[in-house]
Amino acid sequence: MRIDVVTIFPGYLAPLREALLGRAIEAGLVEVAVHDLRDWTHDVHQAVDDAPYGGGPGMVMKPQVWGEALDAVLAADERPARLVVPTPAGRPFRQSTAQAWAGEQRLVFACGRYEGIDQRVVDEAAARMPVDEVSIGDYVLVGGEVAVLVMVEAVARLLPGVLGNPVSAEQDSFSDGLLEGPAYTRPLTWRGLSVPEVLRSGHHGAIARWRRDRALERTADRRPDLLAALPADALDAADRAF
Ligand SMILES: N#Cc1ccccc1Cn1ccc2ccc(-c3cc(N)[nH]n3)cc21
Repeated sequence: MRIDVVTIFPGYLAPLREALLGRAIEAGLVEVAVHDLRDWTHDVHQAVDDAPYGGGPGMVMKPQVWGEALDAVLAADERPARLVVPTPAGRPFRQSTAQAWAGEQRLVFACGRYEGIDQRVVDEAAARMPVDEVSIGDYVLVGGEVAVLVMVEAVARLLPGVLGNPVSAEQDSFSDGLLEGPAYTRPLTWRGLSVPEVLRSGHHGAIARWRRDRALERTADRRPDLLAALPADALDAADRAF
């Protein structure tokens, strides 16, 4: 997969080259290119924004600069791309979104700032490629860069070879519609708190049941909406007994 990010703050994306994802890039498991939007300005001030039509607070990012930038970035590789535009007004980004995007050959992320990007940029792009306007949560950030860091990590960890232990991506929180339950490691007792006996029993069936019960319990407590959204056949009799 190739990932391109267009932003006026390229330095914000430096964390993509750290740790697990950085190693995946070095291993050639994923390609990441970050582009400075201002490279496609032509005025001395490198202007990327202007006042909003219809008035209102703040500024809006100019369509011309974005159009030239996306044309150039898309032309740099022949692979078909999905354009992703983070916005507080977007559809929710979920694990299922990450799983769907993990199958893409190429993702191009457009990081807005100010009050966002002129809508015509999205509309014009949508005529020639898939475009997703997505939100990473019901809160307002200052720009799209942090959202891109979140989404790139969520997608990249699903790519073959990126995670040391690929099974864990399948047993993720949300992959079965439930939150993950609690996890424990050594020491056996820490500050007077001990690891649940069942986890040391060696009884794999009991351990699986305990973990499922803790996941159901945590999901019911913290995210009843996820429980309500589960398909009818997602809970077996033992689950229902919980
Ligand atoms: N747009 C906009 C906007 C609208 C109103 C107030 C502030 C902004 C700032 N902003 C500019 C770009 C941009 C990108 C993504 C987010 C974003 C995503 C999530 N989930 N929260 N915030 C915000 C972004």
